[in-house]
Amino acid sequence: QSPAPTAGAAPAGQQDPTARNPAPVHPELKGVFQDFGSEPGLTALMDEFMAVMLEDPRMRPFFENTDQPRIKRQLVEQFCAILGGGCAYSGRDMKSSHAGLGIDRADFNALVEDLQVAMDRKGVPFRSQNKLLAILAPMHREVITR
Ligand code: HEM
Repeated sequence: QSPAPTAGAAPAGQQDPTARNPAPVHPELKGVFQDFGSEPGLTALMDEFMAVMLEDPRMRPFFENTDQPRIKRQLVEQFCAILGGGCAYSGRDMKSSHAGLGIDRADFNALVEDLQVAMDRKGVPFRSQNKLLAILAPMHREVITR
């Protein structure tokens, strides 16, 4: 018998109690962080994602002259936080970090395609891919500027 959950807290067993800065996880996301292979899986996924983008002529111009290791670290942290892995995102907000980049809808869609390729290659289950994409989709409002 489990104790009554505190308002806003995640039900018992939903996240790793040893995780840093544990935050409540939406029930919809149960198991999704694990499906990504937790933090090591996210780190490997971002290596793959960046490699796919650098081979994609639509994305390469955006990323070739950036600090790729730093962006990958920020993405691991952000996705870990989004997926309830207990990380705290320490990077800049989406509006200011993308403000000067001149991103349009086609650019946004191309990045999502490359992320899907990377997730497929890493064997992330389709339903978990879609849970992440559903959270990222509304961010187009902050990222697209033209
Ligand atoms: C939901 C969609 C997106 C998410 C969640 C996302 C997330 C991030 C994060 C966390 C960072 C690091 C922020 C920081 O500097 O602290 C970043 C940087 C960056 N993003 Fe995105 N991004 C998205 C879409 C895009 C798109 C569509 C493009 C281009 C087509 C893009 C290009 C870049 C570039 C070039 C940087 C590095 C900027 C710099 O070095 O100053 N992002 N993004």
